[in-house]
Amino acid sequence: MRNYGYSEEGDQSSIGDWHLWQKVLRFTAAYKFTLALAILISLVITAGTLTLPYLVQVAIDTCIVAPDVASQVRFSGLTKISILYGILIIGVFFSHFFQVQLLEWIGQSVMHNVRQRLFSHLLHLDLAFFNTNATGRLVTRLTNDIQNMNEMFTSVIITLFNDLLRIVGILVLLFWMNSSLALLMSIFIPLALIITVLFARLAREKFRAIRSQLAKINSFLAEMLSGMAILQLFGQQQRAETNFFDLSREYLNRTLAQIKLFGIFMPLSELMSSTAIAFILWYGGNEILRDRLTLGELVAFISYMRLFFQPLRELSQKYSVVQSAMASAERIFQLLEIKSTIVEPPSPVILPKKTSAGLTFTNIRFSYNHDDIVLDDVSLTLCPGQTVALVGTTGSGKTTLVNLLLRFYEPQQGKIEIDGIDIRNIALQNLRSIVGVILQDVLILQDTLLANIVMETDVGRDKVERILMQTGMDRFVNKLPAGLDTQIGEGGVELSTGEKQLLAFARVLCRDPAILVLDEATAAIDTESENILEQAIGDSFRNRTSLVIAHRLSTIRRADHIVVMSRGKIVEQGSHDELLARDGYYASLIAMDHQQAIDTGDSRPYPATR
Ligand SMILES: Nc1ncnc2c1ncn2[C@@H]1O[C@H](COP(=O)(O)OP(=O)(O)OP(=O)(O)O)[C@@H](O)[C@H]1O
Repeated sequence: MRNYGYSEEGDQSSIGDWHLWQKVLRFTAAYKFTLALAILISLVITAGTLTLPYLVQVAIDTCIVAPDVASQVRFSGLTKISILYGILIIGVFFSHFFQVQLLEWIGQSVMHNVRQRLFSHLLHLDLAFFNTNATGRLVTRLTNDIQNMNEMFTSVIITLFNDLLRIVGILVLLFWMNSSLALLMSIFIPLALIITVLFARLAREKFRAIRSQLAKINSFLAEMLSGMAILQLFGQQQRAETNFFDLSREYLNRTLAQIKLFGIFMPLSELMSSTAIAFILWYGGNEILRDRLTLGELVAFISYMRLFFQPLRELSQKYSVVQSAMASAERIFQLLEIKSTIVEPPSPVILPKKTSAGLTFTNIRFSYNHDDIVLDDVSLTLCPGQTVALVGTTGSGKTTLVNLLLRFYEPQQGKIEIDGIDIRNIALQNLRSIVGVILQDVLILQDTLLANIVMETDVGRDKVERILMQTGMDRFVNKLPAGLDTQIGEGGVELSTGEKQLLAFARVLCRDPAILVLDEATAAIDTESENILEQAIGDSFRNRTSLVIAHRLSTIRRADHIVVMSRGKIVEQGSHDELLARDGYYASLIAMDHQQAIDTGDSRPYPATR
């Protein structure tokens, strides 16, 4: 099991964490007046609800069972009370409606803000963070956890306030009406509280178990869906199905356990409320017979009892929701508080677009996990306008060098300079616009080809067309049904690997970077794309400082200088001919590749001869 940095088990007792409450409330600060209005409406609702049984009492005692009063007066009294009752229930209904609208609006708006904050925070975190935090978990944070927090606003905070207000109000009323009957009823309060607290604790465990299982399912699904091609290629469907079955069954079991708990608690609570009413009926009936209580008072008492037990029952569920919401809030805030280690320099240097672009790596030492050394004392210089090819066995650290140049990661030792300026002092966005990178993985946006090339820049269509023409890439564009306006990405035209590389190339050339970095795809690309790419590469490298992780014969030959890496070290460097003559690593790399190509009948990526 991976360590995800912050764990699902973080939901211990966050409900009593005042600091966490403060953070949650900070998000609601902008809505404080609306919240205050919602609380005010709570008072109106409680007062209205508690007046209803009292009206029934008055109706019974002064109109229905009042033989001494003239019948005309009783009829008109009953009509007046009924009208008042009607007005009150309509008032309570509309207050409720208005309150729910307000709370939903606050809850949804707060969640919208949290969601935005969280996503924009994620957008600026280091890549190292994403290496150790599974995508599925992060998606859970942005969806389920935020929804959980929302529940707290909409269905809990104020209704909890409503409930508490109602419980206190009823207790006061009952003691005012008949203290001995109220005292009898009070026996049930500790009992109800014990059951409620016990249930709340058990329910919390169940909720937590369900949520952590859901997070596992999300994480598993994200991994499986993103790796579908590999999954099918290696025929792992059966295994994935079995694993998913186990995860899903565990989720089912945990959900059923929670339902069972509710199944026990609900009838138990109902039983207690009915028993309390039976007691009141017995005791109150006796009191009526002794003329110490009126029928209206007894009926009102029973109504109040019903109103009393209902929020008590719901309190335990709401406690669980708050608990779960606070656990979610805790995880969201933990995520929000993670600091990026790659930060903007305090006074950033902005390099001009046409910087001469000399590039040096000095004594670079780096490891991803502070354990296995990936780059060990690597020093390399690229003079302005020079093309350097990086070659080496797989995993020797070539891509890592590019990652460091782009400041996706920070070296543990050494420095990288562009024109003598440490890249840590260059504004991050400026650095990434000076260094144009074409990676093996190309991000395709669901938009037109033109929008995919232009992206955030203000490059016009004319310039794009000119670049495409100059580099010969217009041949690829002209093949597409609507040229530059062809919709690509999901639901649009599917591009081949080679075409994607061409797109990435066009994207970078539009930005006209001073330094060009190319991580050549090892995957075979179709011949036509390769031919176009050849020409594009040739044109773009001219007079531009370029670093290429090279696999293609043409690229290696074109390089001014070849650097050979093995196990995180530079083991050789020189021109193609010099290195072959040396008969060292490079020569054996070429020979190895040549042999492999003969064995597999593949085209040869590395040149076999001088
Ligand atoms: N994000 C990462 N987290 C941890 N280790 C990584 C990460 N990326 C790469 N590595 C490890 O660092 C080492 C160097 O990887 P790198 O991708 O730089 O090699 P490379 O020479 O570019 O290989 P290839 O030619 O196969 O792309 C490898 O052992 C790899 O497993």
